[in-house]
Amino acid sequence: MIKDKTAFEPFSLEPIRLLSPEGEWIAPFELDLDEATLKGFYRDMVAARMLDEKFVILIRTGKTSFIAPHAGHEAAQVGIAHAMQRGHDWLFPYYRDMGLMVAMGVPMVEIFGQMLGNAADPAKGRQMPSHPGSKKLNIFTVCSAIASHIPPAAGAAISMKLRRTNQVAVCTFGDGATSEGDWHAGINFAAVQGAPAVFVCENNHYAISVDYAHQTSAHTIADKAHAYGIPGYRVDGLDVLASYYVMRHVIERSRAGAGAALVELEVYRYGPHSSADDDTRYRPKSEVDAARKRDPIARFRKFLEQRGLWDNVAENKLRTQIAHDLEAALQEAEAAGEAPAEWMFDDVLSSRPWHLEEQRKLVLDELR
Ligand SMILES: Cc1ncc(C[n+]2csc(CCOP(=O)(O)OP(=O)(O)O)c2C)c(N)n1
Ligand SMILES: [Mg+2]
Repeated sequence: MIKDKTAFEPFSLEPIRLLSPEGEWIAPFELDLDEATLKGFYRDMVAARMLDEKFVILIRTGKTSFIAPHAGHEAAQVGIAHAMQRGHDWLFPYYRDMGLMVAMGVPMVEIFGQMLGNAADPAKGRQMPSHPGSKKLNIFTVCSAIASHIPPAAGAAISMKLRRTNQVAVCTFGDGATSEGDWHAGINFAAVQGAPAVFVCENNHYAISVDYAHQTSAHTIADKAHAYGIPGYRVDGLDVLASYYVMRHVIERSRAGAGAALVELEVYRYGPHSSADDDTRYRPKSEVDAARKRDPIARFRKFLEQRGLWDNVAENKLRTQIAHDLEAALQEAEAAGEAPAEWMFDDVLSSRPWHLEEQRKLVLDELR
């Protein structure tokens, strides 16, 4: 039976799930994705995981100064990216979205350049590591201040509506962000204006050391959508196909003029909040171990294997290729060298005023 995939009901009691924990397709409709697309999802998830592991090496060897581990969020992030018209729609991400950057198609050299803050960094070394963006791909640069990117995402979506660009603004954030004033103001405004904005919570149940129950009494994040008169969808974010299909439905619904929506993707973060955090202080190791048993990559691999699309040979080949590509990209980024000091005077004002021009000359003389 083929059922209309756009029939996802908001505010479901249980999270929307299309793959069982054993990787079986349990949706009430037929899959309409070809083999290459499914394998592409898997490749992006594995690449995201291996990138996360590489970042740990970067921080331990002193090559970068800040990481925000994303392992455990891969299915959600890959689902989000593939549901977008990448390069046409706009993405307003947050700092835990490096897997999302991979799936959006940000080149690995740029990702490493951003982590090193050197001459390979499209942001010219001015951003904090793990705060990516891409002008080419319509990815807004990350801002550390939690939820401060929600109002700009709402504003961009309103502009898209007024200018009839047929674009959608997709904005991601964590569960903690939903307790911020900016979050409410931004979502309310986008909802009132009927703007094509899709707000996506990667709910890992922690805001650093503060667990879910200590930062909101809402039963689910999706429930918060009631307050703004928009639909809220609660999804198993460890299921890449549920993440993808719900995001696709919600994005296309917004593109068609139905206004804003809120999606909650339930995930788990395996690592500490960041390289500046010791998570053993606030959660038991047994909880992390239990979450790892529900791993989103292992689950999707089971699905592919059941369909005869994957085996150990393919797995080894993929991992060898990604490891090679990551190392090559890191070396290329490192070879770019330090960001030239005079870059700090670029891009600030449309033409450089005399006093900045003087300071720039002083810097260049000093470094000569
Ligand atoms: C306005 C503001 N308050 C506090 C912080 C410090 N801070 C950084 S990350 C974070 C937790 C955010 O948690 P959540 O939104 O759930 O995202 P997660 O890190 O879990 O993915 C906090 C409180 C900040 N960056 N900005
Ligand atoms: Mg969180």
